[in-house]
Amino acid sequence: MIRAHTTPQVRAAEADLLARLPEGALMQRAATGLGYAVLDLLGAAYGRRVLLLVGSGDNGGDALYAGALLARRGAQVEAWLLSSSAHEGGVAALRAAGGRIGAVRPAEFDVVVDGIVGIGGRGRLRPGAVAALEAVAGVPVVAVDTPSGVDVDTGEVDGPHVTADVTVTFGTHKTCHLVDPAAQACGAVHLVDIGLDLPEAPVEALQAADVAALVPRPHLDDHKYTRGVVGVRAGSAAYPGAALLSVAGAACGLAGMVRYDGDPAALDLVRAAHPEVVGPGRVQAWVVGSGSDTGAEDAVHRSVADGVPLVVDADALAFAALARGRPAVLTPHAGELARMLDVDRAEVEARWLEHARLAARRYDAVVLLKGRHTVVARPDGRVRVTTTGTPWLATAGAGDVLGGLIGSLLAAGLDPFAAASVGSWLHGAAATLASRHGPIVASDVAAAVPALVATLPTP
Ligand SMILES: NC(=O)C1=CN([C@@H]2O[C@H](COP(=O)(O)OP(=O)(O)OC[C@H]3O[C@@H](n4cnc5c(N)ncnc54)[C@H](OP(=O)(O)O)[C@@H]3O)[C@@H](O)[C@H]2O)[C@@H](O)CC1
Ligand SMILES: [K+]
Repeated sequence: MIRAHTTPQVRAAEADLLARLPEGALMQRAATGLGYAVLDLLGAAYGRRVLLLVGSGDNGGDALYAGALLARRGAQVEAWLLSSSAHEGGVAALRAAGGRIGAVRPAEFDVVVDGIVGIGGRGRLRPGAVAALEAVAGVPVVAVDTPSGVDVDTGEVDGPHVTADVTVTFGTHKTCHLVDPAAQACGAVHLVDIGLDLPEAPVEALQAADVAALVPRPHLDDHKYTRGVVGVRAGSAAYPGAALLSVAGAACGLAGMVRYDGDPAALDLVRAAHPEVVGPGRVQAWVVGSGSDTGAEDAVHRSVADGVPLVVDADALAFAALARGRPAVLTPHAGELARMLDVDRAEVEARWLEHARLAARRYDAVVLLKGRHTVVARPDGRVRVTTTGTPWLATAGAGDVLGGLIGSLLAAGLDPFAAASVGSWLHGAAATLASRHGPIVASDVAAAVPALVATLPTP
């Protein structure tokens, strides 16, 4: 599991550890990890030219000590101090190692180390920092802890910021490493363990081993009913494809049986494509909404009346309030969530985390806000971010497959938060598997899920 802690949590853990360690030891751990990460990127130190952008705080201190490490290995290191003060010990260490402070000709560097601000940054970057970033545009950047200029604890971006190739962070991930748009500015994130003892994290990202432990697997004595039956109420005469793709997601084999109880106009098509799908009857979870046209309200009503968990998608989201307080997963994209909250789409896209949490609280249900890094929020504010996927997944019908897949996980007994986060992880990873860097369509994603599940480590 990748865990992202808040700045106050990191500060508290840091204070705890600082009290037990000799002075400067923590920063040395951080700077050593940073120095080696820069070395990795450069391939070698000797003769390489490194520019440190240094702010007034400990983030700049990390950059200076890492610069000293690189200078001792033969790199030409220069520090550009952006504030009237800089970490004194770091400045002395860089000087002692042969690094230079001052007069900088930015175009000549192999790498820039962004030590402008880390978790102590507040508000927009100052003009001096912005000018420095403009001067080094085009040079690869390693960000220290966080890309300067992004909001560490929300993942929001308001104004100029560093766009890093690599971000080296310390002790734990922060929200900005997972949540867009800030996550897009991080590049590859490298975590250096500095020994912090941290509490439960409010934001996390499942990894393959976590999904392997959560994904439902049949027991020796299971039969199709004990593995769970998922029902699909999606598609219509106008949108039969939505029925097919929702059923394709539900029929990836993670539940024991799939029932189709949507518009009869789509039934023949569903049966022809998925002969294993049966008609209406008892289910352990419903998938409602995609392409159901004018039947969406009735479908949500009937599904809620059944008392089983449900996925509410697409057209049915207009009636999501009917599912309030139920074990439900609502699966809007940014435009749909904007309508659910009566705000502009741009506001949702600027503040993903805030809006996913707000909707989860307001609708008292798990909300899965679809995006490059999908955000899954519980009413109590806990969040999982999906980091699997490929840009090729932006294709029609992919959301229908996701809804069906999550429904099958609900039917198999996962709680809504687990079903949504595991379903979203599988959906993204299956897309990557199917795509192999090339184009895919939604049905390819569903078709890749069984092979993907087979590759998961056995818990
Ligand atoms: N926590 C840990 O476990 C460990 C933490 N470590 C490291 O410490 C870092 C945190 O250091 P920190 O607390 O000194 O704050 P930091 O981010 O350097 O910046 C603060 C200063 O920047 C300024 N400033 C503020 N906003 C600004 C803006 N928008 N634009 C421009 N300038 C701005 C402001 O100074 P001012 O100019 O106002 O005097 C403020 O005082 C952390 O990210 C990690 O790298 C590791 O070494 C070891 C383990
Ligand atoms: K930084």
